[in-house]
Amino acid sequence: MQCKKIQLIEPDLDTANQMAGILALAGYQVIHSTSGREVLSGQDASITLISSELSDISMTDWIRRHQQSGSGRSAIAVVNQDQGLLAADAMKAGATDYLLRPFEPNQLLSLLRRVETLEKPMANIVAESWRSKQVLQLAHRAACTNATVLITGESGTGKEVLARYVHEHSSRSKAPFVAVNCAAIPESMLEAVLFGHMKGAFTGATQTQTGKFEEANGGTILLDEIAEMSPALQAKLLRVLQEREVERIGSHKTVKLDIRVVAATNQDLRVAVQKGIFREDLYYRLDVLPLHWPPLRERPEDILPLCRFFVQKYQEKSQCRLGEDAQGALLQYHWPGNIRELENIIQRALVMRHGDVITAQDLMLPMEHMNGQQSHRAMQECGHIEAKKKAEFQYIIDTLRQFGGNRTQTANALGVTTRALRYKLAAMREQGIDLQAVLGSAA
Ligand SMILES: Nc1ncnc2c1ncn2[C@@H]1O[C@H](COP(=O)(O)OP(=O)(O)OP(=O)(O)O)[C@@H](O)[C@H]1O
Repeated sequence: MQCKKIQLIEPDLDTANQMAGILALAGYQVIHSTSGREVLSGQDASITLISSELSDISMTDWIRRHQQSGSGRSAIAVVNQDQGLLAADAMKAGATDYLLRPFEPNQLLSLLRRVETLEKPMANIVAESWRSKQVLQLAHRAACTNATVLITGESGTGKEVLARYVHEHSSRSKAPFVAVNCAAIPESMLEAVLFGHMKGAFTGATQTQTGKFEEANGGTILLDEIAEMSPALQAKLLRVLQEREVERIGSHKTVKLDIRVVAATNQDLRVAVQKGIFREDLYYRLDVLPLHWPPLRERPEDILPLCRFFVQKYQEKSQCRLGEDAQGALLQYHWPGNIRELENIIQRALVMRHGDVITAQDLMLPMEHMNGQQSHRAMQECGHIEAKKKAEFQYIIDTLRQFGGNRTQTANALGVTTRALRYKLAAMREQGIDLQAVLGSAA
């Protein structure tokens, strides 16, 4: 079996020998260096342990330069107990995690094991950028506790994915994970959905129903879009979180809860508290372990791996890939809708493409969210693309007319699936083509 390599940058030889001993016993191959500059380039270990005591370069600078190189490899800052601020700076610079000296051998080894899980490809999470790895590493730490987690981030950044990650890496992973979108459920029903109700408790309560808290007992409950909860319900939720028990509506029997609560929001809850629309005491109950997903535009190293992941996930038979122009456009795009938008764009491109290579044109990225240079180039191409698109749309209309509006026959004649045809028709409608009017009775 091949040994896993660890790069150790530690100027103090005694400390280095001690650490190397622990690592070697655990089966790692240690590549040691006393100089930071020496190993800024050309190292081949996926994880680096870097000491705060370097003399030739500051640890923070080393980490920043290491991350700027785009290698995506993990760096762990090793700092003294009284260097908390330095640890925070190292995290800002891109460290995946930090270790406080002095430490027990098992603290070092369990930290390495956690970081190693990030280095392995995960079944349904893409995390190539150091920012994503850092978020997952913090989530891993949170998973080892029972504390409440508050996940923030713009819409579509992966907050629910992260909540599941916390659950799956916790000791509750075999128990249920229950997600409740507080904004999607009418306010009048949310209380009953969360806490459950007895038969006859209110008009329409024809049956006794367990609530989501009870359903999640033993496991994890995700309260998504928590900022949308009414003040009255916020007060009830606070009581549940304090007492760790619920009462179904219409019942006086309490049910004890053994549950991890994860709350998520795309709002700034501190601002909501200042505005008086979110309870301050509830905010502090929820904000025990905060996790924040940066928007996708701030972790560009994730963009192409995510695209490949979704191409793989959604392509049907052929082996499709992203063309160079498509890759350029994807990297220039601003991603206001984050990963959800990226997923939709790839799904649509797989339908719009003409061959096995997805082109920039197939992506149909909105111009207004392109960065300057790309936008200019794309604008230049626009006239050509528009003409091509118009001709394609006209061909589809003619074929539909030929088959009296029959979608299946039209799709067969065009050599595409009916699903692909449906997407094309939707795209035509989006472009303002009134199919009803164009096709008349054939529509
Ligand atoms: N790191 C990731 N790797 C792969 N897929 C991801 C990742 N993050 C998010 N996704 C996918 O992107 C989509 C949006 O993710 P998710 O629902 O978790 O976002 P969200 O932040 O909770 O959105 P909202 O704020 O709208 O509730 C989902 O289909 C999810 O599977």
